Amino acid sequence: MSKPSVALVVGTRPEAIKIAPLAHRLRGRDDIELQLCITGQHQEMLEQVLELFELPVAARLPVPQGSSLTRLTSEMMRELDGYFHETSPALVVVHGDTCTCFVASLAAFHLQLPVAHVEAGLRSGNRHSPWPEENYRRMADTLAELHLAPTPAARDTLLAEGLPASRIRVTGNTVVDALLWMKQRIDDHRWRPDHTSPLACLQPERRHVLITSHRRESHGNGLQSICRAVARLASRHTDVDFVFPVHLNPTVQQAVYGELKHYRNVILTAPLDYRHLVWLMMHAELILTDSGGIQEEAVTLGKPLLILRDTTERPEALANEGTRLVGTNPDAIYECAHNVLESRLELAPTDPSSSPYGDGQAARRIESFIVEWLAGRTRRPAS
Ligand SMILES: CC(=O)N[C@@H]1[C@@H](OP(=O)(O)OP(=O)(O)OC[C@H]2O[C@@H](n3ccc(=O)[nH]c3=O)[C@H](O)[C@@H]2O)O[C@H](CO)[C@@H](O)[C@@H]1O
Repeated sequence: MSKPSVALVVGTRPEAIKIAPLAHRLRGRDDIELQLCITGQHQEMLEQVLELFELPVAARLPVPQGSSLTRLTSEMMRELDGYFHETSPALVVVHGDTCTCFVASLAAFHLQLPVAHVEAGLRSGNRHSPWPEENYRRMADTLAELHLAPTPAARDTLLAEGLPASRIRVTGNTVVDALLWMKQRIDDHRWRPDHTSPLACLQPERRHVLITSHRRESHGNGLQSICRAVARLASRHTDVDFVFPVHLNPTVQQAVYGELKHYRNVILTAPLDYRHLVWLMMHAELILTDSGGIQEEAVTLGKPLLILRDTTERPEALANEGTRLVGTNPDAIYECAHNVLESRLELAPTDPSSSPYGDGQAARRIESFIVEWLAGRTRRPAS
């Protein structure tokens, strides 16, 4: 009898990072055929991750870059329909809240293929923020058959929305697995950026702050305000370096380079590969971000964190003193970051051994849920 195939469908950098630990586990099994399908929603930033985690790609779908969400949706839908028809996976696994996640869930649903949604049940409660991700995640939850909830709060949300408990499993977030894997490699090899790296200019005796911002709902005023706050911080704290890896989205590039390129202690780089980014977070004094993944990683590393958003679907970290939701108001960002850098505000870090987001075993739990579910399916009589 042929092995059941499990299709992992990913299209962006964060999905690839977060699915990598599961891909590693499934690749090691001889009773499952792993099919990693890349939709091409992002190209360049995704390639770095595939290479670094040595992920075996089964299919790359030819989706045009830089198109509108509607065009991306329709092109991906057509390509995924063809791919699923051809391969008939026993299970389609999607991740999080991207366009790829939603479209792959819908394309699978149309063919009555079961979907497992990893990182199910997160909600900001605001359909416009994060936009469009909040609704993509809700729609994927509606279409999925199995829900891998990263936290108990995410499970409770799914239960409150009427999903059956038997289809939900609390697993922890796979981002913690990926982060600890990378941190271990950095520690084991005493790795640090070499002279060819964009971070070569960082001097060990100077403190640094990491900044990232790319959310669509921040484009325009929000991003400009964030950049103004960073400019003010850089002028006030000349003994600190402010490192900002800039997302490849042209709107983000224009806003960030336009506002910040003339400051000597602001280091603007292209997106960093995951090893560089993890090293930067491990050594950062403070992290400012609107990225969901970096929120989870900063907390897991026990770093003081300012979230540059008005809402978050990851409220667990707000229960401790190390994390503040500061929004995009430049004065609020400046005051809070300035006080941390002046040691007037102690943002007590989380204990890294008790991250609310996971313990590094999420991929193992997802694997056993999938294996259990596949076994149950073969036992069920054909209808
Ligand atoms: C609303 C929201 O939050 N939606 C999220 C969205 O992802 P995001 O906002 O977290 O995305 P990014 O910030 O692009 O990526 C983050 C990852 O990339 C690494 N990184 C970053 C900069 C760099 O220069 N080099 C890197 O390696 C970084 O360490 C981290 O692991 O989709 C995910 C998948 O479904 C969801 O989970 C997640 O909810």
